[in-house]
Formats: sequence, structure tokens, C-alpha cells
Amino acid sequence: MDIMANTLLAVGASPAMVHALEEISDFTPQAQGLCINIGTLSSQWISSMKAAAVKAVEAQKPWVLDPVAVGVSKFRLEMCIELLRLKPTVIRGNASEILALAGASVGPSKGADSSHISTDALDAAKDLACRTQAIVAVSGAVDLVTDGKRVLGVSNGVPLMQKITATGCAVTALIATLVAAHPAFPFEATAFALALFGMAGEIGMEKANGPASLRVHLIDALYGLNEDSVASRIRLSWI
Ligand SMILES: Nc1ncnc2c1ncn2[C@@H]1O[C@H](COP(=O)(O)OP(=O)(O)O)[C@@H](O)[C@H]1O
Ligand SMILES: Cc1ncsc1CCOP(=O)(O)O
Ligand SMILES: [Mg+2]
Repeated sequence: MDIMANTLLAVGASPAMVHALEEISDFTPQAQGLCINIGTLSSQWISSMKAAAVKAVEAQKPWVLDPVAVGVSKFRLEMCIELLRLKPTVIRGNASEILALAGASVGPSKGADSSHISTDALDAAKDLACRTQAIVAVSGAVDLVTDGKRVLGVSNGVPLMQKITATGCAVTALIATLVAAHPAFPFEATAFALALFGMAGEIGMEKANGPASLRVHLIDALYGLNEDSVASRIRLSWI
């Protein structure tokens, strides 16, 4: 939650972490966008997550799902399948998560980390996007963004980002932010969020000595991004 919230503050958004069912009906309609992250899923949060998704859809606000470690347990998988019925605008996971979610399968895995590369999950991502009508993003060395037909690759980022916990969660929250700011363009906003986070990693890496200092410098770099640095660093390609 720390790196997620600080990522959003760095780009000028205003994050709030909300879990209690009692406040969902008041709070969700006030938010411009919603991010549901099942990282530390626990049974008492399930009704809050579902209620928040329903409220967001009612209020015509975009919501983004991060299916953290969905292939690890039936509990996570069943919860995600129920959440898919509540019409997420975007789903962002690593390759192992998108493969597990698209295939509705639980099996041996590396938990929250991926044991696949993003392109392993390309067909699964397209299939999931077609079935759910959501934009699906698969993160990795090359991030993939698809609406089921088009596939955009985002090549920004550095491998050490995988060694900081919750960089995936943070980029999902950044996707929710940019989609909330540009609700008519969820595909483009998702790709741009992945590119911004990746280029912040590249700039942060210039000063970092390891994962802990990269975490700090990545957030500083995100805060310092401007039009010139974005235009010179962005690496997008159709796949
Ligand atoms: N090998 C890599 N090279 C460059 N960027 C990477 C690499 N692996 C992950 N990233 C970036 O790190 C961020 C988190 O992605 P990832 O590690 O796949 O998510 P998760 O934490 O959910 O497993 C994304 O912005 C992604 O682009
Ligand atoms: C380690 C861990 N355990 C439960 S959630 C979490 C963080 C996962 O974050 P990410 O998907 O961004 O690696
Ligand atoms: Mg993740």
C-alpha cells in the first residue's frame, strides 16, 4: 500500500486505501477511479471489494483489477472470477497471473512473482479481453496491452523493478489513475501508465545501487517526469 499510494501522489493523484464495507457506499462515488488489489486477500474484505466494484460501475467510474497471485489458491481464483462478472475496465497482472486467470487454473507457482515471460500470456490475455470486454495488460520486460484485437508492447523499465515488492501493484494503481483521468481511452491510458512507470524505473536506475534505493529514486523520477523526458524515452510498438 505504501509504494502504491506514493506512486499516485508522485503523479498528482490523491490515493485513499479503503477496506471497511461500511464506508464503500459513501466513498466510492467520490473517487474518480477504483483499483481492487487482492494481494492480501482475506474473507472480511471480499464483500467490500464486490460492493466497491458495483458502486463504481453504477457511478460510471472505471475500475481496475490486480489479480495478485490468482493461481496460488482456489480462494483467490474464485474471488477473481466473481470480480470479473462485475465488469472491470482493465485487468493488469504478470504473465503467470493472466495465464491462471484466463485458464481458471490453480497450480504450482512462484506466488506473487511470475514464472513466465509476458509473451507466454499473449493469447491468454487476448482471450480474457474478448471474454470480459476489459483491457488486459501483462507486465514484464515488454508489457503487453490488448483489447482482444490490438496488442501494444511497452518496452520501458528495468529488470530490477521485479526485485521491489509491489511494483506491479503500484503500476496497476497508476493505470487506474490514468484511466480515471481519460475514461474514454482505457487502452491508451493503460499503455501510457506502463510506459511512465517503466521510464521512471530507467531514470531511477541511473542513481540506484540496488532495489531499496531504486524504490526511492523511481518515485522521485516519476515526480520529475516532464513532456521532454517522456517524449524522448517512451518505447511503444504494435505487436
Ligand atoms: N525484466 C524487466 N525489464 C523491464 N521492466 C520490467 C521487467 N520486469 C518487470 N518490469 C516492470 O516492473 C513493473 C512490475 O511488473 P511485474 O514485475 O511484472 O509485476 P508483478 O509485481 O505483478 O509481478 C512493470 O512496470 C514492468 O514493466
Ligand atoms: C509479496 C506479496 N504478498 C502478498 S501481496 C504481495 C505484493 C505483491 O505485489 P506485486 O504483485 O506488485 O509483486
Ligand atoms: Mg502482481
